[in-house]
Amino acid sequence: MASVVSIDKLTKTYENGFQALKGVDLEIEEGEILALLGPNGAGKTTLISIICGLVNPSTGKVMVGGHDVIRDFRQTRSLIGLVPQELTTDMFETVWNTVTFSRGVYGKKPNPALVESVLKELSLWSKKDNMLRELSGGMKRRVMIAKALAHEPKILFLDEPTAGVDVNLRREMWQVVEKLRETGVTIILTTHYIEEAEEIADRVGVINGGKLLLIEEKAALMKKLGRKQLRLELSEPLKVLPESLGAYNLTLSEDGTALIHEYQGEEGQGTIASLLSTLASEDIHFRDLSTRQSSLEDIFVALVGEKVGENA
Ligand SMILES: Nc1ncnc2c1ncn2[C@@H]1O[C@H](COP(=O)(O)OP(=O)(O)OP(=O)(O)O)[C@@H](O)[C@H]1O
Repeated sequence: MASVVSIDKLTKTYENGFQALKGVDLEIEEGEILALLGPNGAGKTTLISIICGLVNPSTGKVMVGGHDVIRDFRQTRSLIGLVPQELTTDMFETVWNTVTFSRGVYGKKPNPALVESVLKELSLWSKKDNMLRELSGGMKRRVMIAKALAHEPKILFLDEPTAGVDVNLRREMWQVVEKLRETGVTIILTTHYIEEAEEIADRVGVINGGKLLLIEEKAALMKKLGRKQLRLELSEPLKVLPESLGAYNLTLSEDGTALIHEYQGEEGQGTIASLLSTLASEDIHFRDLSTRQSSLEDIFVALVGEKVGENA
């Protein structure tokens, strides 16, 4: 698939000497949903701001739709829609005007039919004559998306689209993003919420300390780094792990009532069959068994060495 955004050896050192990006290479593919995951201060907003032409890079190159973001700022900016973290818009303006004016900012001719279709797409049509301050939080967020879509961008950046919103609204936003993807827009979102990346992204990039630690198809990432765990609840507690089980990657729970076997991806299947037959021959019986697969959250914690989430 073709790249719509191409980032080469990008660094950013702010005026106070702080290096927020330390050499980022990234290709963003047309039509994908890419989630950039990282703790506070990782450099996500800096990266987005450079792509959008709002912050100058220190070194490196960023191309959007084949154009350089500095030299061809107007062209690249018109290809991009940005939904910032903060709701930055006039609360006394109507929904209709907010979206219509935004189109004008990009020098695009008025197109009421397009504004109508964007508002309908985002379920805002019935609110078109309301002032923004009269809308619920979820509707205001949707207006920010409509505003960013008014000039028909090919790439949409959503910076923390669901920060601080409740679970229902978060799900609603995910549906909005899914619908937008169907229209062919490439979507890049930054998030603290692993669940969000897990739910809607095609690829996940993990940023920490100004570096892109990895970028991978979500499914491949889960397969590659995901660990599985098999837990056997024993009928009779064991005092120690029998030597005959030494070949398996096993731990005995503290109270001796459960055996826990950890394995990576799909590698464990043969091992499990052999483990179960060894247990039977050792006369060790179990009354229950459960398996657990590590989530993106576990993978992230292992990579970044810290937890992100609601309090991040
Ligand atoms: N204008 C600036 N001058 C100096 N340092 C800055 C400036 N803007 C950001 N930084 C620093 O750069 C680092 C990266 O910030 P950035 O906003 O890109 O992170 P982020 O990953 O988006 O974090 P968050 O999730 O909190 O929004 C932070 O340590 C921040 O304090």
